[in-house]
This record gives sequence, structure tokens and C-alpha cells, in this order.
Amino acid sequence: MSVTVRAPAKINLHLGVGSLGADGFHPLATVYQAIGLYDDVTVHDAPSWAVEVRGERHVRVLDVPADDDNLAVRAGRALLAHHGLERAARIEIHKGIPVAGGMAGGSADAAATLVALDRLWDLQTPDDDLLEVAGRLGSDVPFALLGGTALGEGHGEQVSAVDDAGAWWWVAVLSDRGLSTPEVYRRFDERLDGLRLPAPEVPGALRVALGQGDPGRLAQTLANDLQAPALDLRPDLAAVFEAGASVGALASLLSGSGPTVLMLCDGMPHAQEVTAGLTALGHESVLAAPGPVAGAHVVEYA
Ligand SMILES: C[C@@](CO)(OP(=O)(O)O)[C@H](O)COP(=O)(O)OP(=O)(O)OC[C@H]1O[C@@H](n2ccc(N)nc2=O)[C@H](O)[C@@H]1O
Ligand SMILES: Nc1ncnc2c1ncn2[C@@H]1O[C@H](COP(=O)(O)OP(=O)(O)O)[C@@H](O)[C@H]1O
Repeated sequence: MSVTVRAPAKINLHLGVGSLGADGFHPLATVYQAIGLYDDVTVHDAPSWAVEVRGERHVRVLDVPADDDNLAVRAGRALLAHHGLERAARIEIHKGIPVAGGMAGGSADAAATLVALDRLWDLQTPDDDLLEVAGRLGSDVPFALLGGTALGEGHGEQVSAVDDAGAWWWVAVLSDRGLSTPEVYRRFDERLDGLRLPAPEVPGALRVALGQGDPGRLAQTLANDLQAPALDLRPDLAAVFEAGASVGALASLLSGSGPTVLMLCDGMPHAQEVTAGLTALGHESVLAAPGPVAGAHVVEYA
């Protein structure tokens, strides 16, 4: 028997970052949104742990570890440890989420594996326990379970749903190489030069824009505190922001720690226009996706 679970990419509509804490993490006030780019994870009972990674053309699958370092395997082991069990699984990952793009593809695989193994082995793990195991695997993993649009607090692992009336369309401009999340946070610290920041907050105007489902308003409130440090590390990305403005995107924003650049559009036809405009300017990997979409969910039992 096998179980296949689909999990979405995430973006951060607001990424407010505070000063580095004693735990080695930065306090966050973020609003996540799950968008329609997905990884599918299929699990089978097996005598020992194994993982295979495949993916769509725009995904650099060779950058994904195919051993015990893979977040999906770490998730499987963590779930078993939580239940005090000893078993193993073969995990097949089909990636549609860009690797090291600031869209939490590894976290999506971890979340999908938690749900898939829970079903395969009928573990009946309570939701709160799954969220807790997820939060220890990575700050973004609980959101990949929840999906939709959600507030992220703590270091991003404490998630709660947010009212969102929108049917948003995003265009993602991928990069030909990834950016390391810890390096971007380190650069964020360097820029502060010892200054202590107040606790980060999500602006009320963002919640209003989401509640009204108004793309023009949302465009005014998108913000990411990691954008400037990421641009320090990748100054070439400035050209992508300029391209977004020149093809009429409502706003451009770095996705998480980057290097993917997101462009907010006014509906699907506009997203298609923006995609065509960027392609005509020579940007090769450009994907349009709707949001919000569901978190990790079963798509097949076989
Ligand atoms: C920046 C964000 C925004 O959603 O996502 P990505 O853009 O990477 O997808 C997240 O904060 C990334 O979360 P995730 O990739 O799960 O990070 P983790 O595995 O928990 O942590 C990796 C490392 O990033 C740094 N880190 C992470 C989260 C946080 N709030 N503060 C940090 O300083 C720490 O150095 C940590 O050791
Ligand atoms: N299942 C996985 N999918 C993607 N990356 C993984 C996975 N497991 C481990 N990794 C490692 O995590 C790093 C960051 O992964 P990813 O989640 O794609 O990006 P980001 O943190 O930018 O959102 C990759 O460079 C890769 O080495």
C-alpha cells in the first residue's frame, strides 16, 4: 500500500523580523500564504529508509539530498520517535516547488511526509502533536500542514488562520541558483550592527486588505525585512524588481529569504500578461500561481 500527499509552496505577505534571540532564531511576525505550486510525496512501507527525488523542469532536484539529510526522512524519523515506534519507509518526492527559493519546498516535503506516514501506518496523531513535531523540524513546517493564509509567530512555527477573502494571483520569477536562509539572516544581523529592534508586528492595513480581498490595497502593504539583506547578497535581483514594474505588476516582493521574486497581479488574465511580458524580457523561469490553497492533504491511496 502507498499514500500520496500533496503540499504547497508558501510565500510571506509580510515578513517582520526582530533581533536574533538567545535560541539562535529571530522572532517573526509574518503572514504566510500557501500558493498553487506543489510537491507530491508518496510513502511505502520498506525495510529501511530510502528517498528518491524527481521534479519538474524548473526544479534543481540535484540540489536536494537523497539521504538521511532529506527533510522528508527527518520528518519520518521524528514522527516515529514521537510514537516510540521503529519502522521505515521508502519516500518518493516529486517536486514542483523551486529548491532553496524561499518557498519552503523542503518544509512542504516534511509536512507531506508527516501526513502520509500518519495515514499509511494509521497512527492517528492528534493535530496538535503533528504541529508540534513539525515545529521542531523547521520553522515553516507547521504552516505547510495548515495552508491557506495564516499568521506566523514565535520563530514562525506558531501558526493561526487569518481571514482572507481574496482570490489572489502571483507570478514567481525563479533564480538559476538558490540563497541560503541562515546566510540571509546573518546578513540581516550584520546590517543592524548591534541595534536591538522592537518586537515585530503585522500591520493592521494588511489584515484589512486581506479581509477585503482587494489586490490594489494588498499591493500597498506587502513587506519583507529580509529583502534588503538578500539584495545585498544578490544585487542582480534588482533587475527583476525593475522588470516587474515595467510589465505592470501591482507590486514585487522577495519570497521569504529569496531569491524568488513574487509579483502580485490583478487576477488570472493579468498574471498571464505579466508572465508573457517577463518572458519577452528574457526571464526564463516564470510561473503563475493562485493563492490561498490548502495545506498538506492526501491525494491518493494505492
Ligand atoms: C525565511 C523563512 C520565512 O518564512 O522561510 P524561507 O524563505 O527560508 O523559506 C523562514 O523564516 C525560514 O524557515 P526555515 O527554512 O523552516 O528555517 P529553519 O530550518 O527553522 O531554520 C534554519 C536557520 O534559519 C535561521 N532562522 C530561521 C527562522 C527564524 N525565525 N530565525 C532564524 O534565524 C536560523 O539560523 C536557523 O538555524
Ligand atoms: N526535501 C527537500 N526538498 C528541498 N530541499 C531540501 C529537502 N531536504 C533538505 N533540503 C535542503 O534544504 C535546502 C533549502 O530548501 P528549500 O526548502 O527548498 O528552500 P528555502 O529554505 O529557501 O525555502 C536545500 O538547499 C536542500 O539542501
